[in-house]
Amino acid sequence: MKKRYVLALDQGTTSSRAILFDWNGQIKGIAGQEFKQIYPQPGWVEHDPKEIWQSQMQVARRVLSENYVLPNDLAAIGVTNQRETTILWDKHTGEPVHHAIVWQCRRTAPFCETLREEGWTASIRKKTGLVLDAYFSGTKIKWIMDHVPGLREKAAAGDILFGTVDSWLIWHLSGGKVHATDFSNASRTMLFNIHDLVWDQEILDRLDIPEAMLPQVLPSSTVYGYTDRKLFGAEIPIAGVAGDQQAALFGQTCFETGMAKNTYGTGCFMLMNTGEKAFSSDHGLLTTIAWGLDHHVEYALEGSIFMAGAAVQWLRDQLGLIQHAAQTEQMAQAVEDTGGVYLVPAFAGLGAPYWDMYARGTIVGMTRGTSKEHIVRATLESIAYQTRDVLELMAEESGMEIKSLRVDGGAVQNDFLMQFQSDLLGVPVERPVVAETTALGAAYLAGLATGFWTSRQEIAEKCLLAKRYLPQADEKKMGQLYGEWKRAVEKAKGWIIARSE
Ligand SMILES: Nc1ncnc2c1ncn2[C@@H]1O[C@H](COP(=O)(O)OP(=O)(O)O)[C@@H](O)[C@H]1O
Ligand SMILES: O=P(O)(O)OC[C@H](O)CO
Repeated sequence: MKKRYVLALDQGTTSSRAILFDWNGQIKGIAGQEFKQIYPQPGWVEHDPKEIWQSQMQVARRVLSENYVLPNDLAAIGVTNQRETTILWDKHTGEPVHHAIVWQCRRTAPFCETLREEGWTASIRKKTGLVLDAYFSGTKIKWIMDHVPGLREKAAAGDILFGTVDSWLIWHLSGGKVHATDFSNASRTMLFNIHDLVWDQEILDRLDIPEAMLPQVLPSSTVYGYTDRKLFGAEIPIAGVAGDQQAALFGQTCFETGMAKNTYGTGCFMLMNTGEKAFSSDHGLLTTIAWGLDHHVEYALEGSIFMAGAAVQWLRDQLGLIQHAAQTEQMAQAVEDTGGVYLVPAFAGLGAPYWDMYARGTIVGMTRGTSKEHIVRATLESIAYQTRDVLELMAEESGMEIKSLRVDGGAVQNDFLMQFQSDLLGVPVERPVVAETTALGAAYLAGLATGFWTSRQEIAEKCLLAKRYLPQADEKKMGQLYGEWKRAVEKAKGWIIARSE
């Protein structure tokens, strides 16, 4: 029987989603479900791994039944996931030994400070491509091992398994048969040598993590195993796996070096394909594995911006200047410019390229004539300015010219923002028809492994643009505005120290 669809499981930070794609890469059906965020202490974030699994299964079943699709119609399942989030479970019972520690959780920041003092910063960067930070999985595993009595002994005996969310889902989907992850997810653990493609023994020793608990690392597009017949009544190949930002890069068909995508959600994640070369950055960009495919891995540079759409939420929830995010577009267009106002949304410090945890949100340049429209416009523009900060650094550090930027995420519906972004970068900004690029990337990886699609070229031809924003503004004027933004950032930097001195 000819298979008609690929099912993508998109396990995100706040919701589990399941999306069915047909051969044209078009959405046949979509189901989603939010789940509980657990905040045991300020700065700590946890999820219940069982709820992750159950919500993911529910939406998978729902999308099939609501669209009258039989499991036998599926060519493959692709899995994509919130990255870095850490789960440890008992190999024999499948029971998690602790809640998942989520990527946003800062509980291991003091231990990272200790590692820094011990001089690990440079070797971690060299081996793993990452900055030494609580963001990544390694120190989270150590934290659980340190805090659950008897766990280290059990782990050493091979009774405990670690996985990022992809591994957790694959393990359950396969009925406990497959303990694996893909190269893109492994590269976010801070335990994986991204050049030699092995778990790094020196880092494992320092963190006291037995290698026996780590998943096997496989290509992003290959058959990992088959779903347990009890789940869907059929054995469906689990054939594509990638972290969500890398999956979005794939879904955006950024297959050539120098192609970049930016996801405008709560924050912004910009990734640029650098091909077989792993560029290292001296200014806080991350070097990451984009995917393992066709018998080799390809790399990407990544810039993480902490506040983007979240600043728009702040206008709505804290200031009450708007009722809906979409209103910002009209308000921004109601004024000619920001009237010299700049807003730096450093509410939680600044990420790439500044990495200043002492920076704080700042509004500069206000006069008696400043209106709420100016503030709203300055907020939207700040998203574009931060993106230019990262893009310029990427171009500089890689020596590659970025000819266009593919975009996705909630805020790309804002035409004003996208046009301003194109004006500011001086390159076309491209929004695809299928906005679910993360799920699409996972589906493509799974479909390629099972012959549903035959090549990347075939896939690239399916990528249709809904809109292409071309630079229209005067380059010199945009340069001036950007210069002023840089001055505004200087005002925001180091604020907490400046205040306490
Ligand atoms: N029209 C809009 N203009 C500006 N920002 C928007 C608009 N629509 C949504 N957003 C912002 O996009 C974000 C939601 O995007 P989404 O991709 O769902 O984020 P996430 O996956 O991080 O939850 C919110 O922070 C919201 O403020
Ligand atoms: O689940 P998202 O879309 O918020 O993405 C989270 C990232 O993978 C964290 O690195």
